[in-house]
Amino acid sequence: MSKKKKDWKVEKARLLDLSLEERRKDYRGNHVPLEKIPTWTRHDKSKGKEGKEEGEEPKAVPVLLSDKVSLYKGDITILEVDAIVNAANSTLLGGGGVDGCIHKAAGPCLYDECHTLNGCETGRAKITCGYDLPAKYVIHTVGPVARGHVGKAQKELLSQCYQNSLALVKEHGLRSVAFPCISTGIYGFPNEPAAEIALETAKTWIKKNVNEVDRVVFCVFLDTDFKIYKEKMSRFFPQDEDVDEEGAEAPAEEVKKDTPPSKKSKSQKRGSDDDDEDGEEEEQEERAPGDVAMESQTDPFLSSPQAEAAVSVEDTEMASQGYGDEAMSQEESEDKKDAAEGETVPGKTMKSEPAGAAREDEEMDCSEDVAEERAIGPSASEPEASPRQTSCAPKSDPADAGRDAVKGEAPQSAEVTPPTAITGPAEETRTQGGDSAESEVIHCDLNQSKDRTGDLEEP
Ligand SMILES: NC(=O)c1ccc[n+]([C@H]2O[C@H](COP(=O)([O-])OP(=O)(O)OC[C@H]3O[C@@H](n4cnc5c(N)ncnc54)[C@H](O)[C@@H]3O)[C@@H](O)[C@H]2O)c1
Repeated sequence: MSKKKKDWKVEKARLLDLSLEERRKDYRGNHVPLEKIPTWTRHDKSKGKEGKEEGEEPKAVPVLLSDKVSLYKGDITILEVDAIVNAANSTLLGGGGVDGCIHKAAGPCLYDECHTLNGCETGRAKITCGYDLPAKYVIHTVGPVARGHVGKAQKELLSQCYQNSLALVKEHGLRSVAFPCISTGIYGFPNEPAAEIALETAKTWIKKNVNEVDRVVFCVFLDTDFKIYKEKMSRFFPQDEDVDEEGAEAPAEEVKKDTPPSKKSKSQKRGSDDDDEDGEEEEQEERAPGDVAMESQTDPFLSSPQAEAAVSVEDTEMASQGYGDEAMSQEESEDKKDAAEGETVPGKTMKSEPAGAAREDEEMDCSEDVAEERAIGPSASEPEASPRQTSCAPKSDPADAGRDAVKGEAPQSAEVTPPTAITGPAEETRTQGGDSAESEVIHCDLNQSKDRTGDLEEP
């Protein structure tokens, strides 16, 4: 007998009313609690024990910028944070890559809610419930399409993705958020400049909103990004830089953890999806507070309907060639983009379909044998390995395959292995068994992912 389709509004209200413990009973797959994701601060665990004499009052420890951020390598869909950010396309109706994984893990209610949002412009962000995800919310943002080159417009738009996503975190009183590497997949934004923009934008925002957030997690999926972020994190978030209170904006109203976001006044409710008093979904406005709109884009192509169509076509073209399920080396994707330049057929729109629907050209194998999930921190304790590691298996970038592994870096393994604590720059990393796989494939098998969401019990 087919399952009765859930009403996303009813499901959303039910979920947002649950405590964390109650939510955990609902989880379909594994999850990584935030406390298992170490901050970037190089706290030496022993110092904590030695420094405190018997009965001595714990010393006030200055809040360090590096206390507010984490680097995590693995599947964003298993992170138990208040919100994960989705690198979506302008339809918000799902697709491939991280977007496909998030929709598959969240279940069909996510698609249903997204369908009421009337899409999203590049650089903007909109928020929905997380549904079957461990994350309470999903913040959908649309990154710029770099198409092989990065101009001022693309850089500004990518920064806006992070700014507007963080603005929604603040507006909804959320305390933790995880970002994927927005635009660096099919949209072709070069990894290194994208990381610089992500880290710089987040640092600037955190310094101004130090009381508004507890943790920003940079969730990387590919070795390429892992190496880039690991190298840059200490430059942007040095372990000896206090959070400069001067720049901090007035703290938002005190928001208790694990309570549904307070109702916003009409003027405040921008870009969020809270139902208004009578439960009717309010027409979504494009702009969230602090939404820094790109007044004009230097590249007229980017703001033309052809751009969307081209991107849609590109999405489809790439997806049909399985690009979404396999990470390519930077070189390969450059070639692909160049080739696509000639092939794009403006005006042809991407077929939007429920993200839960199987697409012939795309498989998703959120199977058990995935690469280890790895929390990265200077002295990270190993996050608990959950009984069932299911996620979209990251494919190490083929370009990296021949490269020397980062010295001391735990090899990627396709076997299910407990997460490895990857130490920060100064320390060697212990390796967990398993040979580094020549390549791990990012693909999600719909059947597997159905197991993941399981049969939703009727509420
Ligand atoms: N890749 C494809 O073939 C394909 C096809 C259709 C749509 N999309 C999606 O890609 C477009 C956006 O491009 P984009 O470059 O911003 O996104 P993207 O192509 O998803 O890549 C963004 C980053 O996310 C990484 N990633 C992939 N899966 C996960 C995961 N489970 N957890 C954490 N990180 C992950 C991926 O390696 C890359 O670094 C949208 O149309 C969206 O629907 C992708």
